Amino acid sequence: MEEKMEFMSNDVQKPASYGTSIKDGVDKFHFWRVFFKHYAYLVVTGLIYGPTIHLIIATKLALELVGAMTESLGLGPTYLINKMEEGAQVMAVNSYPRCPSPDMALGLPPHSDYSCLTILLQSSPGLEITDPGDGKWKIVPEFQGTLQVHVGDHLEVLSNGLYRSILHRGTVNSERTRISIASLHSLGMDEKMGTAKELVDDQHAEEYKESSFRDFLNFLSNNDIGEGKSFKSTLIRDKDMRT
Ligand SMILES: O=C(O)CCC(=O)C(=O)O
Ligand SMILES: [Fe+2]
Repeated sequence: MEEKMEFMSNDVQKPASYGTSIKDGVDKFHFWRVFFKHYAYLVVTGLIYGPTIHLIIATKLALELVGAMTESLGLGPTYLINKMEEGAQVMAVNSYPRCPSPDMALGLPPHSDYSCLTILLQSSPGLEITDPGDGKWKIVPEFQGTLQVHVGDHLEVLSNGLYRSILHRGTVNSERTRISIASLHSLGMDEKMGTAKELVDDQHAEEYKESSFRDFLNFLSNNDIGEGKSFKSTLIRDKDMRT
């Protein structure tokens, strides 16, 4: 506990933090979760500021996937690579203890990730996503030891909505503690992500405003996502502001 207390903070901008919920004692709703969060800034082939080898592996995987995605958008496989190599990675280790009333609680409120891409490993099922078809919550099956991937808000912005980040939440259960490790990959702290100009023309208006990772952290400091506030909704341009 002593060691945990060193990292205990409600400051979402701290490079490493331990806590429960999002901002304990500040936010209205509390969630059935303890977490450890760590920001790392990596240069894949060079110096590493931050911890161990699995972060490099996750980053390499994220870069490969992002390369394939920008290629499928017609932007080429290296479109984001330099910026992502100099970008930020957040590792969030979530633990959801056994909960006596799982129907009354959530481990994490509905949200979409701000990142370009998130790579997730879960110890047992509990992650739910909204089905774009009927809008209902669906459990994501857990295939032992397989990684899962979320498209983040920033890839939705880049692609002008061709890729969509998806609303997801963490549920809890009464049988066993569930652990998930999320590795969120994005551009650097102050690097703005906007829609690729190549994807905007007379038929396709620019639908999103640009934003940075820091903009997201400021949003998190000032808003309570447990009350349904969403970062992505702040990025959508009014119809008459679209160019
Ligand atoms: O625990 C999970 O499966 C979800 C984790 C998550 O969504 C996050 O850390 O952003
Ligand atoms: Fe998430």
